[in-house]
Amino acid sequence: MTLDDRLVSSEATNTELTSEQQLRPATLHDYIGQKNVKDNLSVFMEAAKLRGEALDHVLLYGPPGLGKTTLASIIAAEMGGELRTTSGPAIERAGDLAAILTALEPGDVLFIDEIHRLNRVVEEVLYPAMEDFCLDIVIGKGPTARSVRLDLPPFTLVGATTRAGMISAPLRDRFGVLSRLEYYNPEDLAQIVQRSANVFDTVLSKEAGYELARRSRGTPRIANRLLKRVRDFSQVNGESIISLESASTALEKLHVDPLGLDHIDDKLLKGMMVQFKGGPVGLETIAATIGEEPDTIEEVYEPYLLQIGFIQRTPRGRVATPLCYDHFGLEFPNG
Ligand SMILES: Nc1ncnc2c1ncn2[C@@H]1O[C@H](COP(=O)(O)OP(=O)(O)OP(=O)(O)O)[C@@H](O)[C@H]1O
Ligand SMILES: [Mg+2]
Repeated sequence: MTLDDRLVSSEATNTELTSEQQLRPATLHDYIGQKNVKDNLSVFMEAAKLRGEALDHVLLYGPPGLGKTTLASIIAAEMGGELRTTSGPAIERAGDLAAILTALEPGDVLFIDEIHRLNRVVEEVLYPAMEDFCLDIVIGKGPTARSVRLDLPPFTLVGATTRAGMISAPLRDRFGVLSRLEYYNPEDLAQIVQRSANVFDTVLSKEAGYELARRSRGTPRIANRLLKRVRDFSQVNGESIISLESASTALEKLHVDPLGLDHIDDKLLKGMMVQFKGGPVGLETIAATIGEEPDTIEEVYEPYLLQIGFIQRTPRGRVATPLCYDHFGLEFPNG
């Protein structure tokens, strides 16, 4: 099994990139959870509207699948502008960015996904665009070259990243609003799956919704994915309502444990506990034992394991905690 077909991966699969569209809430009101981020954003948006200005630039950061792209489209809708979407790696040259910027209309939202992957040259074009809504372009070459300043319409840049630490300080400083998305609690996730079940015309019992929520690693994308698979089981069994019992049975068959851990987490954590006596183990070593890139471990697997307190980062590497030993029924070596 690769990362692509891993059921509890927080990254979107190719098919999901299209199907997620259908499940995306369109208004801030329908965007469940993330109360802090929502409360702040709604004040800033209201104030910008009262002043008749574009909303300040917004940087959204947090692990995959928590709703960054969704929030960007909600911001555009609430502000009454068009959403223009691109991504850091897609903008290769300064000219590519200039073309995108000059096509913007007043009040548009430019969404740059994976903004930490913008290259330096492109980033420098972005600075004056963000700060003063203008673009400096050089016309001609050599001694006759001259710089021309073009005015841009007032727009809002929404940047998204899973790696806030990789954004350069000058870029980060040009965002007026920095919003960190957090893992969702089970109550919020239960609401999200109920809403998705509704979209799918499926009835999900309250308890079944909670069961899905608990096993979704705090991540709406995973909750929606588990819902789809559980719905398949229940449909084949001819049920009109997805009950707790059928949800639990389906989740067991799918090898998603009560905390949302799967066989890859198992392998990773047991490797740390058994092979490496609980650590500290270096990231590279962990990566080698499960055959994944260190970056993927850091970005996709590890954040949730850190969040639930199963591993900790130390200067000498990762260590498995007593909580982790407990979960697997193993004895903590130094306890
Ligand atoms: N607050 C929310 N309420 C309801 N549904 C949500 C919420 N946040 C996310 N979702 C659902 O989860 C799915 C994934 O969200 P989204 O694509 O916005 O995540 P992302 O943070 O952009 O992920 P990535 O880092 O992989 O780009 C969406 O299809 C959406 O339906
Ligand atoms: Mg996204």
